[in-house]
Amino acid sequence: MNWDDTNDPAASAGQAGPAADRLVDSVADREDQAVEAALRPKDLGEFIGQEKVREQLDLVLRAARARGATADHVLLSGAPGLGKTTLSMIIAAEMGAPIRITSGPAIQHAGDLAAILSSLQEGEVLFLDEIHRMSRPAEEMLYMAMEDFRVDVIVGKGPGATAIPLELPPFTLVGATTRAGLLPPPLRDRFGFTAHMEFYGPAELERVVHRSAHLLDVGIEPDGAAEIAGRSRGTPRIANRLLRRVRDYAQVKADGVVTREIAAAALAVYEVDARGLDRLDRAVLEALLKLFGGGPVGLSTLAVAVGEERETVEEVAEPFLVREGLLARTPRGRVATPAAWTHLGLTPPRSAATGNGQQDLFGA
Ligand SMILES: Nc1ncnc2c1ncn2[C@@H]1O[C@H](COP(=O)(O)OP(=O)(O)OP(=O)(O)O)[C@@H](O)[C@H]1O
Repeated sequence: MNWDDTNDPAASAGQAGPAADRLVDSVADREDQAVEAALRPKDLGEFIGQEKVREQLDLVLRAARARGATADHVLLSGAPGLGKTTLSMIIAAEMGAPIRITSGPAIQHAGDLAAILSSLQEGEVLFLDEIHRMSRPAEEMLYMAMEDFRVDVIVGKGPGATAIPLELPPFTLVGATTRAGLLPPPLRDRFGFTAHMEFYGPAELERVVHRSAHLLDVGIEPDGAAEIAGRSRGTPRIANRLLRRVRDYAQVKADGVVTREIAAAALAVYEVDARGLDRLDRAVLEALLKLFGGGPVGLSTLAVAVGEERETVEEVAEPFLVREGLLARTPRGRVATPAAWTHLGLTPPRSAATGNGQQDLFGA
């Protein structure tokens, strides 16, 4: 494998900002990067969940191998931490090919891309993370490279500029994006196979936790794995990160074995609750419920109430709360759902069940 260090996708994935230090952030931090290599499944058989994607990809790769051809270009879309990088490495391993890893933000000039493409070996897998963040000129160069395995390198400027055609060896592009909708159709259409990665269910995450515990040599009971899985927000990266914190706690406070009680106590220390909400998520919900009776309330007001920036509430806390069905964004403002009241152990005021834009949510 060849990591283009300056092009480290995780490093460019937005580590700064309010989400950076959250235990439940789905973007990789430095510690994740250091340990993830050891935890990555190495082949499709080891890759947990995503049954449809695995079945389809297996067919694509087997067929290419049988033809002795390079595999079709693959587009993987889905939230951070669901296994896109892992799958790209599996694709390379299954094809017996080397892999080069880079990311869209690192390719700002067409020349950057030309340099990478022209140094690929035949059959090599090029993993392009955050492909939707590539510059337009590089993107246009990629169209031709994907379709004809050829690029035109422009030499000189202005009227004297000439295009020198450069033949490329056949390669497989694996593009990854968290925002498939942002890809221009001509780029999307050039992928032979597109897979959408879903969030993982609790049983799959339990398997991820068991597998990682085994690799990290951590003793774990089935209930302990279930407890961690339930708090992992559908994301293997978060499951692995929570497991590491629970392991620390089990070593310091107990005999090192992860039971349900140990997992729950450890994650209480880190303020990750039974449903995977952390301090920020709960602060937003609590303000919505306790200060504004469940809403509707405007985003700016809610942000002031929790002492955070608007963007932090909107981009960091809300997506998971909405996904969990705890909060709804309505034209009149943010509204708590009945599940939010239940989750925080609060009783909705009578008016919440009947008025102020919450009628639909309470079935009134
Ligand atoms: N299906 C899976 N089975 C087991 N472990 C998994 C699976 N998917 C992901 N993981 C684990 O989760 C971690 C994160 O996965 P990966 O880096 O592939 O995610 P990603 O989608 O590429 O994230 P990003 O978008 O931030 O690059 C890896 O260490 C890997 O061990």
